[in-house]
Amino acid sequence: MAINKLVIVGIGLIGGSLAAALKKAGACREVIGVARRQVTCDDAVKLGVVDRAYLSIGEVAAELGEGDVVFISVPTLTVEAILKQCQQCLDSAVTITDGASVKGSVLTAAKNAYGELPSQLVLGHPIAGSEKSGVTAANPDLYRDHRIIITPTEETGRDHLQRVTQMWESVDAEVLVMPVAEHDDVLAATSHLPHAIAYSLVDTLAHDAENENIFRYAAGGFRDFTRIASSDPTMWHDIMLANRDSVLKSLDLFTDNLTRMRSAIESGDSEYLLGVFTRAKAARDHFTKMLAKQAYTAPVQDGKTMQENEITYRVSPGGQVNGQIRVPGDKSISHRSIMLGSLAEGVTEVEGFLEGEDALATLQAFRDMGVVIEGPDQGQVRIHGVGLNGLQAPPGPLYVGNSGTSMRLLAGLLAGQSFDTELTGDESLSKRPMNRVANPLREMGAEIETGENGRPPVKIKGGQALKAIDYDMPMASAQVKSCVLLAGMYADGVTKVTEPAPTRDHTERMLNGFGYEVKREGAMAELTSGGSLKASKIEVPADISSATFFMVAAAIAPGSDVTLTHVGINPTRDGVINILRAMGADITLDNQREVGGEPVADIRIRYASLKGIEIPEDQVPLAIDEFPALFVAASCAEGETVLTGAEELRVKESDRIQVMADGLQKLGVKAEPTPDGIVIQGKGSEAGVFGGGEVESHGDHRIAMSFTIAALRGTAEIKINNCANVATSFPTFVDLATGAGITLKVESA
Ligand SMILES: O=C(O)C1=C[C@@H](OP(=O)(O)O)[C@@H](O)[C@H](O)C1
Ligand SMILES: C=C(OP(=O)(O)O)C(=O)O
Repeated sequence: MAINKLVIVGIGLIGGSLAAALKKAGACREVIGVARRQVTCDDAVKLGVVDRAYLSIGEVAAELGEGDVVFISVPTLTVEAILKQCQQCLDSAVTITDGASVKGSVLTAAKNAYGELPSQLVLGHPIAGSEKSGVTAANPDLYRDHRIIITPTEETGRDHLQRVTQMWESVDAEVLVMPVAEHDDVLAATSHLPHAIAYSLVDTLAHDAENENIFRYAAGGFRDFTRIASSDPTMWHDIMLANRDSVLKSLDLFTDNLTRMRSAIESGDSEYLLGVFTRAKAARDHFTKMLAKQAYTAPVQDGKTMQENEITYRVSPGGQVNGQIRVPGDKSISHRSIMLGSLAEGVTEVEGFLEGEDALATLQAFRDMGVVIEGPDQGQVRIHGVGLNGLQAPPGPLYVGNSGTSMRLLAGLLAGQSFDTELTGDESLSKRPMNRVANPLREMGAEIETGENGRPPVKIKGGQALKAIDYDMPMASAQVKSCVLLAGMYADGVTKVTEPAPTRDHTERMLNGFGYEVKREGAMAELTSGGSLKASKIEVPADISSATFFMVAAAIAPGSDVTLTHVGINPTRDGVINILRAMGADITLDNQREVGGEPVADIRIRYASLKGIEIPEDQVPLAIDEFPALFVAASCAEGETVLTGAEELRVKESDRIQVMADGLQKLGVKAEPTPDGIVIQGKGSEAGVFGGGEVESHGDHRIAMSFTIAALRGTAEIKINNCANVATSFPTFVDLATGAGITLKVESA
């Protein structure tokens, strides 16, 4: 039993529901009610909510002692009178707690009643109200999975705190602890302000001469928005006055915003209106997901993400893949479309945008910097560009989740802005190296601070004059190249970047497409500052990195025949085609054409037996994201496959060499990691290449998808842990894989 006797003072929805819940849970010996009116006492006993009831706490005080709890759930401004009675008649061993929506005023009330804060008092607030009120609305399940905020002070006794915590936990509520002032500010914004607005809106309309008509036709929106205006008026009267300062702060913010909206409507400022509506929709959609516990990224503390929603794949062995598949839009091009579209003059329209978490992180970052972006809606995005110097300071750190591309490319752009920024990411991104971009930017005159060992967060000081540099990249990285070129638009002079091997050139192509000239001379790309970007239309081809999983699936599973449509085959991205062909894969490219400056084709791939090869090092940067899947192909090939010159794989979302080697070994494949690659002994035509088992993806999307397709040549089920991040690059993977013939179950915890 969490408690002995529970005395509920004020048997309404909140108190009555606690009584009913504790009784149902068998967590207290007896429930005694105290109410101002005899009829409430009678009702509460009749409904079985309490065992007995009295008109004042004085009538039961004498029988209470240690282990008993008094729960005060009267309107906020009445709490002081009750506490004064408690002070007069209650033993100091009795625990007192409350359910008022404002905590600062209860603190003052307690000081007024007791002179100082008594250790027996534990202030609390169940976030579980409803527009219903009164004992008849009491509901034993009201608190299940709801949050209870407890605001202990230095004076609060440990035993009392523990007893109240246990009481709430025994009715399946989640207890959170918060300082009093923070509680009152947060609740003013999230609860008190919406109630004030709902009451005011209904009252405004109710005064209208035409109100009969208004209410007759006011269905959907009005009903949803004003439900809470049916709440208990006394309770809300008290809350507004008790939390005066915090409520006024929130109301002022809101009033300003509303006034600005009024003038925007008056002056026909569609940019402003679209800005408010698109930002609010994005925020509300995100919030809805959070409420449904679906959000896998949500910054909570220190830039770290909330524990990811655990997602596990269970893939059945065997099968083949067939059909025509259109995988989602290219991630690299989607990122760049938002960046350049935002900095262009005019409205850029994007088709085929990847609605994966990485590209959405970039989109959100630009919204945070004041860019109006409509969509995405089925791959369509409209970006109202603000020009190269039109970004505004974001309200806080820019959180880019799992996305290295967002962080590194943004770093270049942000180095050229007049305001300070900070870039943060999730747990995986927080381990990835950022000095590769910070160093050249520092050479250009940027002031940049990174976390320990050059890891995120990346803090960028605004207002620095940048100068052009001639940069010899130490590694083949399109992210570093793009970062320096983007910063170059803001630097004085001609910025040149030379790469040790060709890397994806989407930035150069798209800059040219937006009318900002990038010249290419051998391994060097250069641009001159002082140009501008003109809005453009962008059609994003399907992502060859996502298509890869189906290419490899078809290449390893006998009987397979798959056509991947509209795939980007940019020569700086086509390493996977070249490598698979060298291994003996049967690949044909049809319908080759150019779309918005990028070559695309339909890729048909049919099963053919594969042989192991030494992967040519010049192909490595051209297939950099495709190696996890290629290692699966190598395991199914006849003979040895050797990869060298691929140390970059160690600093992706996971150490892709080690993590793949671990998983492959676990499934019975000989895979030896080397410092810059891997050696895999393929099993060739053996029916079962992979034994069953459990592998870890380490939250790396490409590892998760690679082991999924491996099951096509498995002998037993493969279980893959930590797959939520597949949504970063390929949100429709499970549907497309299942549709193509892979038997896959998704479990979420
Ligand atoms: O520029 C880009 O869009 C990308 C470049 C590559 O990274 P590196 O530049 O680190 O090789 C790649 O792995 C990443 O998925 C996307
Ligand atoms: C490495 C990848 O992406 P990023 O660097 O953007 O996180 C990837 O998608 O495989």
